This record gives sequence, structure tokens and C-alpha cells, in this order.
Amino acid sequence: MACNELVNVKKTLLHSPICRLKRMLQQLEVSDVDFEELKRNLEFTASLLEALYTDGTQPPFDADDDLQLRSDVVPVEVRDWLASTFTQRVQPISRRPEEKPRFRSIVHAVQAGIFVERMFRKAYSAAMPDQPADVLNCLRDLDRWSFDVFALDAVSSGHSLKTLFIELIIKHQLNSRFKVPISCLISFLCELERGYSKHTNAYHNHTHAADVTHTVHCLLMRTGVLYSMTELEVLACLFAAAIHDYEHTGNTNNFHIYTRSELAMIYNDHSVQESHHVSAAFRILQDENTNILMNLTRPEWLELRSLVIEMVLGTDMSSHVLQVKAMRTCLQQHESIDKAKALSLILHAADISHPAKSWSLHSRWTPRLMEEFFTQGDKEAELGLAISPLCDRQNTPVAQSQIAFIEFIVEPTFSLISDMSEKIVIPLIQDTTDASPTCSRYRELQWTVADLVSFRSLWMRHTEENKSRWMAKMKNGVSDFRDESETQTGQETA
Ligand SMILES: Nc1nc2c(ncn2[C@@H]2O[C@@H]3COP(=O)(O)O[C@H]3[C@H]2O)c(=O)[nH]1
Ligand SMILES: [Zn+2]
Repeated sequence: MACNELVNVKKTLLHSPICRLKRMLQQLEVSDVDFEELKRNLEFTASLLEALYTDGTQPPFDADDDLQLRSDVVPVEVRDWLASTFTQRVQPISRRPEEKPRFRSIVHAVQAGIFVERMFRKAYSAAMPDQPADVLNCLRDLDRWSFDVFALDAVSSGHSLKTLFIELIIKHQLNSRFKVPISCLISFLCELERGYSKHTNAYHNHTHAADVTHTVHCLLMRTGVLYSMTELEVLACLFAAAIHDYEHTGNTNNFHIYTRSELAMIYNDHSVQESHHVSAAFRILQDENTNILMNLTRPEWLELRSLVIEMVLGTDMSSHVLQVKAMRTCLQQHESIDKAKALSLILHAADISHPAKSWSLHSRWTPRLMEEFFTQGDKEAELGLAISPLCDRQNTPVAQSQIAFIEFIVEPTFSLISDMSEKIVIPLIQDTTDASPTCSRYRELQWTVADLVSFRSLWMRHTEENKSRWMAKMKNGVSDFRDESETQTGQETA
């Protein structure tokens, strides 16, 4: 087809969505529609138009970055082959010719967009019958740092992970954006909760997964990092948090390595458990009844998978020092922050966050973790192995070890999260200084800065208080760290 003809065809095809956009804008002006819904549809239409514009004009991806290949010397196919074989980048799978979206299908997609949104909202409210008042009451604190996941677990009859994940997916409107079928979501979460109870762990169970998922949500909101993220990245973060310890065996990686466990053999001693969590969770998605990501496009799916893998592998504590050092250097040298590295650090921080929360929460997590460590110590003794540090039930200075954990691991991580967030969020505010102070995004971001500042003092207050509590126990020679903690029901401000 001659070039001019092609241009004319594209122009004709563009006419209808342009009219549609104008109509939607008119509706907005007379404000007789749901603003949020209209806005989402406008964004959706715009992205489809953009896709039409760029369709066929973009190279599959830029291989030159990695291999420094000059396009005038190396043919495209060879560049693609070199990049996909000799770099770590995953080449997006190009669509088969029949899969290319024709214009009619794009118009239909725009029309369907509004319909699908409504349909999903209805399906979700139908499938989620009225929640008990106690559950709704708990969920009211969802955005608070002091959210009590133990209380949610109790009132949801042991389904805190399922309840919380569905609530967050709806809150961030990811169910409609990624067309997550409600039946799949429920089946997926049942499977996930089943996997978390496989080894009946005192600490690494579905409540911990729910806690970390809530904390990731809260960190993204309180630091304002959420405003710099795409919806896909938000979905990746919540998904990674929910699966990050799936089928945890209750042992450390070193235990797997020393006992030459099946998992150590499969993963060659590298991030043994974390590799299993992510691999086994993606396996759940292989079944169409539990595949909550079935409606993601291939590039979306690949991007999400790559983010989730990096984030979950980043929860291996043996990568803590490297992770912290790399981000510190990045901030000191004013380099741009890699999004995947930032999100990995946020998941890692959420994973070790309970000592940065109120004593009433921290003092309930500690005995659970210690019990799990001690159970491993018992097994090591049985097997005639040396008992790992902190795993000896007769001889572990819990208070001292907690003070050290807070001082050397938790505080530096949270301090880094606060610094990193400032670096990410402040430019967003500067970008909106031209906007009217009455514009909602401008106002939201102003609040975010206030939140970010108060968040730093909030977690510092908690770590200081928790250290003094442990210190007091040490001074008073209290060795039992269980009874008092389990009876705590203290209320918080946050
Ligand atoms: N000593 C100590 N370790 C902790 C505490 N909280 C979390 N961790 C460790 O940090 C790890 C983070 O990843 P995991 O959840 O797999 O396992 C966690 C524990 O090994 C704590 O309060 N004290
Ligand atoms: Zn964890």
C-alpha cells in the first residue's frame, strides 16, 4: 500500500474515537456523569489511540542499550537475536499477525471499556455479599500504619489474607483495570492460604503474608511513592507481597543448604526458599481457574512477572546489605532510581516492619518468630547438627537480639526508605507547581509531603519505644517475652 493511502486510512480510522473523546469531554463539562469513571474511560481511549499511532512504527525493543549495536550496521532480526540470547532482557513476544488489533476491535474495546467496568463492579458486589460488621470495622483502618492484622484474622475466621487482598485490589481499582475475574481471585486466594498453612508455621503463615501486603500498601501511600507508579506496578507490588513466603517451610535457607533438602537441590543453594515461593505461586496461575492474570496483555504479563521475581528474590535476607548499599550509593551520587530496585526495597522493608510498629503488634510477632526459630533448633539438635544462631530455646538472649535487629537492620532500612521516597516524590510536587493549587492532584501531593515527614517520625517513635521496652526487659532480667505480649491490646495513633 502506498504511503499516502496508508495515511488516509489511519486518518479515517481515527475519526470515530476523536468524536467519542469529544462527546465524553462534553459530558464532563455538564458534569452529569461519574467523574472518575469518565476520566478512566478517557485515559483508556487515549491509550488506545496512542497504540494505534505507534502500532508498527516502534522497533520491538531497544537492544542497542545492552549490546551497543548500531542499527545502520546490524539488521533488526540479528539485533533481536543478540539481545534475547546474550542479555538478561526478556524480549516481548511479538504478536502473531492475526492477533494485531484491527481498528474495529479497538473501537469495540473502547465501547466495551465502559461496559466491562460496570460489569466488574456488579460482579464483585454480587460475589462479595455483605461482610460482617466486625470485618468492615477492621478494614476501616486499612490506610493506617497501626492496622491490626491479628484482629482482622480473628473476625474473618482466619481469612485475613483473602479478605485484605480482595479489599486492596478493589481499592486500587485493579480488578476492573486488569479484568480480574472474581471467581478466579477467590480460588487463587484459597489456594494461596492453603499453601501458607502447609507447614503450620508459627510465623511464616498467611497472617504474615497479609501483614506484609497491608504494609506494602501503607508504605506506598504514606511515602507517596504510589503517585509515581503505574497500575501494573501497583498490582505487581500487592501480588509480590501476598505470595512472598508462599509454602514457606519454617526453616532458614541455611537449614535447607545444610540438610541438602529437595529445594536446595532444585535451586542450587541460591535464595532457596524465595525461588520456591515465586515459582510455586506462578504455578498456581497455570490453572485457568486460578489465573488472576489471564486478561493481562503479554507485555503486561512479562513486565509484572519480571518485577515480581525481582521483588520476591529481594526478600532473601542475604541480599540485605547489598540492596541497602546499592540504594544508598544511588541516592548519594544523585543517580536516577531504578523503579524495580525501589519497589524491591519497599517489599523488603515491609517484610521486616513489625519492629517499626507499635509494641502491641511487635510484641505479638516476636514470640511467633522465636517459636519458629526454636522449632528449627529442635530439629537441628535431633539431626546432630550445630544449632543455628537464635534457634536455641535454652540459650537465646531474645531482648538483646531484638535490640540489635532493630538498630542494625530495621532502622537503617526505614531511614533509607524515607530518603528514597523524598527523592522520588519531591520532583512530582515540583512538576505540579504550575498546576492550580485547587487541582486535586496538586492537593493530594501536598498532603503526601506532609505524610512523608510525619511517617519518618512515626516509625522512629516506634523503633525507639520498642528498643526501650526490650532494654527494660533486659535490665529487669525478664526472660519470658511471651505472656505480656499476647495480652497487649494497646491502641495507636497513626
Ligand atoms: N531476629 C529477628 N529477625 C526478624 C524479625 N522480624 C523478621 N526477621 C527476619 O527477617 C526476615 C525477613 O524475611 P522472612 O519473612 O523470610 O524472615 C524474616 C526473619 O528471618 C525480628 O523481629 N527479629
Ligand atoms: Zn516474609
